[in-house]
Formats: sequence, structure tokens, C-alpha cells
Amino acid sequence: MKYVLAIDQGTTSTRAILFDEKLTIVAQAQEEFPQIFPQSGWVEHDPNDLWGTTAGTCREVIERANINIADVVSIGITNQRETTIVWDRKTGEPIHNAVVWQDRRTADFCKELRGSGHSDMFTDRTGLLVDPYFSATKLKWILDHVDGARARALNGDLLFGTVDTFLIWKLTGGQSHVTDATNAARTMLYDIRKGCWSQTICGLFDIPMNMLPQVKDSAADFGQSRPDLFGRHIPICGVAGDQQAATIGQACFEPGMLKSTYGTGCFALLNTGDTPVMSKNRLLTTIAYQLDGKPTYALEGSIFIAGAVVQWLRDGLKIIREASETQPRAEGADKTQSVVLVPAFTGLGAPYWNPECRGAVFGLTRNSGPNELARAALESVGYQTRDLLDAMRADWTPDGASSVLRVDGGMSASNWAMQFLADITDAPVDRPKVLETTALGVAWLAGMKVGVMPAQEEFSKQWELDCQFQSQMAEEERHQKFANWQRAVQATLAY
Ligand SMILES: Nc1ncnc2c1ncn2[C@@H]1O[C@H](COP(=O)(O)OP(=O)(O)O)[C@@H](O)[C@H]1O
Ligand SMILES: O=P(O)(O)OC[C@H](O)CO
Repeated sequence: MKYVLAIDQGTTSTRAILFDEKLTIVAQAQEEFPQIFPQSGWVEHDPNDLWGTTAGTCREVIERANINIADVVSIGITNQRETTIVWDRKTGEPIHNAVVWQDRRTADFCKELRGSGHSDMFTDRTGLLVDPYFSATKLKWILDHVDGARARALNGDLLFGTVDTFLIWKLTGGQSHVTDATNAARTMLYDIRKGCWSQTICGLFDIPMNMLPQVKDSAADFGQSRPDLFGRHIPICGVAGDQQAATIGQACFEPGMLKSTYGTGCFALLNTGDTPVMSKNRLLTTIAYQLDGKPTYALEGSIFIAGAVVQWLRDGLKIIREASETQPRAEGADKTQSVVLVPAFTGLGAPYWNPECRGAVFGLTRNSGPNELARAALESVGYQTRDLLDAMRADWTPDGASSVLRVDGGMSASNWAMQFLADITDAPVDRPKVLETTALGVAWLAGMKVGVMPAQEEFSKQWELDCQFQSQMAEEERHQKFANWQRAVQATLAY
């Protein structure tokens, strides 16, 4: 039996998962690391924590699985996207903490950029909206604020990377400075049509292009791990941003197929095939995966608060002790009350993109309590998804496309939330048996590249349904509830 080691470097923890060639999970290890909040709206990670937890969980999982290391034939890396790291080419030492995707420090600069009439150029080339979310302005910020950084970069002494690139640099002992097209597509520096770094954008930001990594397919030769790490060289053959890896893990290979991942936030990706569909409804155009030099594009909707609203009920309001308690609470909620919660704790993402608005609750009565709030919290995730899907359908609906939404992520465990999602979108919601779709996706890329895992068609056939949720809500009720949500969002934006 051969094995593939999948590394899933996420926003709050790092996981290593060992898959066998039949794509069964053999062992896994997970480690959290500190979140650093130097100022309001700023979020950083220590890159050495990202690397330390990666090396640690990989060693642990190999030990736990008790297998011959010679049988681990490939490594796959999937990662939190957009997070920006700059390090010294000679020493491998970062010159600043990683500036995390959630970090809003460049909001004012982005506002200026939007005002300067460049927005369309950025969107045409990169598929993205000018927002602090993406790497470009974070990288510029580091070059502008770390003493001497730009001069060192110009001199060729500094390297830039998203988390995948930094981990590959570390794993290969500084031999490979590479990324894949899905990660490059999140930097706002990459021309997703031409498939190269944009000279114009780098020029505008004064970013020396010699610090950018080489961009490869998602299944490619990314280098070999240092022999002292795991006892032998292991090739790194699969890389994809975590939401793209989940799209692959959900086998959304056909145009029109759609997945939504419910973790802390929620990210929905709709496969649009070989066409980069430009959104008229403030969604993002991105690369879903790139195989054999051929990019497959997707429309993406990003919601910043999904499972995090459940965490707020637990840690903030303390009205539940664990996430699963939201189900009995929602079931017990008074049906005559229409409490609506807009969880704009850090503003609203797609399709509103308003970083300044904050959360609100509407429709409270003296009888409103934990049950009604729990129901409103779960419903808010369904409503936000409906907003995304409506925007996606308005942008692009191929003939005969299925309306099924494939779901995964921690919150997809909630039957109540998934049933409401089917009800409010009036479409089937499919939850697969394997919920580790992110790791699965990148394990497949890495295993397929070295020939120990099935080709795409066979892999798609292995996708197995756990449960399909069908819409059961009367049209009138759906209409009424969604209209209430829309009014609540407008009031929140206006506040
Ligand atoms: N049974 C449940 N009901 C509702 N929410 C849940 C349930 N189980 C987990 N969650 C939510 O899912 C999220 C964790 O999902 P996960 O995919 O591990 O997220 P991430 O990778 O972003 O850390 C948490 O925010 C948690 O509140
Ligand atoms: O680490 P996650 O799972 O919260 O994913 C973060 C996304 O990649 C950000 O774009």
C-alpha cells in the first residue's frame, strides 16, 4: 500500500492527514497556533509557527500511522489563502509576521485605489475586487513598513509567498520557490487570463517581480522534502488553496457544479469551466484548479461569518455549551417570532463587500430568548448563502446545470442548518460521506500526479452521498422570510 501525506495549513490550526491509495484516511494530527492581533482589524501569524506546526503534525502523523516511510510517495499542501509572507532568501527568516487574509490594515489604501479609477483594470486582470483581503496590498505594506525591505527586495535578497510557497521553501530546504495557479490567483498580482504575474500591477505597487514565486499547475513537481525531515526525500506533487482543494475534493469538475464549505466563514465556488466569467454582482473570478497547463475557472462568493456565529453564541453570549446544541434550540424556537440576525461582526463579504457595517438583531420581543437567537444564527448562514447563489445565477447559469449544492466543513454537520439551507435556496443540498474534502482534494492531486491514485473520472465516481436535504418549505414562507432578511441587511448597511 502507498500513502500520500496531505498538509492542511488553516487559519487557526495546521493538520496533517495521511491517506492511503484508496483515499481512505489512515491517521491524522492537528495543532493550533497563536493568533496575533497587534491592533484592531489587524491579524498576524508567526510564520515560524506555521512551519513548526506543519513539521510537527507531519512527523506525528507518520509516527502514529506506523508505516514504512518509503511507502509515503507524495506530499500535498493546501492552505489558508491570501496570507502574505516575506522572508530572507539566504537565511529563510521572515522579515515580518504573516499578514493574514482577515487583516484589514490596508483598507484606506484600497479605498484610495478604488477612488483612483484603477478598479476595473484590477478586476479585468485578476478577477478580484480591490480589497485588503488579497495579498497584493499586504505585500506592499510590508515593503513600505519594514526598514530597508524594498531595497533588499530590489537587490534580490527577499522572497514573497503565500503560505504554500513558504512551507515548500521550508520543506525543500530553500530549494524551491514555487506556488500553484489557485494560490497565485488570490494575490491580486496574477493575470488569470494570461497565466502570469501582472507587470502593470507589480509596477503600480512598486513590487520587484524577482521576489515572486514560479507558478505551476496544481498537480506538478514542486520539489522534494529535505531528507532529514522525514527520513527520506518525498516529492511534493499537489498544491491548492484550501477552498479550491475542497472544490476538487467535492469532485466539482463539471461546469455548473457548486460547493460551499462551512467553517469559520463560508466559501462557495461554482465551476465555470474554461471561461473566466466576470461577475456583475460583486463575486470573485478565480482559478478552481489548473491541470496540464489548462486552468478551470470558478466564480467565488466569500462570507466571513458562518460557523463563527455559532462560536459567538457559545463563547460570547454563552447560551450554548457546544455547537451541536444549536439544533435542539432552533427546533424549540417560537414559530410566531421572526427574529433575524445579521452577523456582520467584521462587516459583510460577498455580494455586499462592506467592511464597516456591524452586526444587528431585528424583531426581538420580550419572549425572545436563546432558542430564537440560535435559530436566527443558523438561519443567517442559509440567507447569506442564498445571497451568494442568487448572485451566481444572475451572473452565469449554463444550460441544464444542476441546482445541487455540495456542502462540507464543520458546520455542515448541523442537519437543521442544512435543511434550512435547502428550504431557503429551494434546491437540494448534498452532504458527502467524507467531510475532509479539503485534504482529500489535495491528497488526490498529489497522489494522481505520482500515479498511485485514480484519474479524474474515477475519482469523481468515488464521491459518496451521506445525506441529501430537499426543500420542504412552502413558497410563500420562503418568500416572506427572505424578504425579511433582505430588509434586515439593508437596515444593517444603513446603520
Ligand atoms: N453541529 C454543529 N452545528 C453548528 N455549527 C457547527 C457544528 N459543528 C461545528 N460547527 C461550527 O463549525 C465551525 C468549525 O468548522 P471547521 O470546518 O473545523 O472550521 P475552520 O476550518 O474554519 O476552523 C465552528 O465555527 C463551529 O461553530
Ligand atoms: O483557513 P480557512 O479554512 O478559514 O480558509 C481561509 C480561506 O482560504 C481564506 O480565503
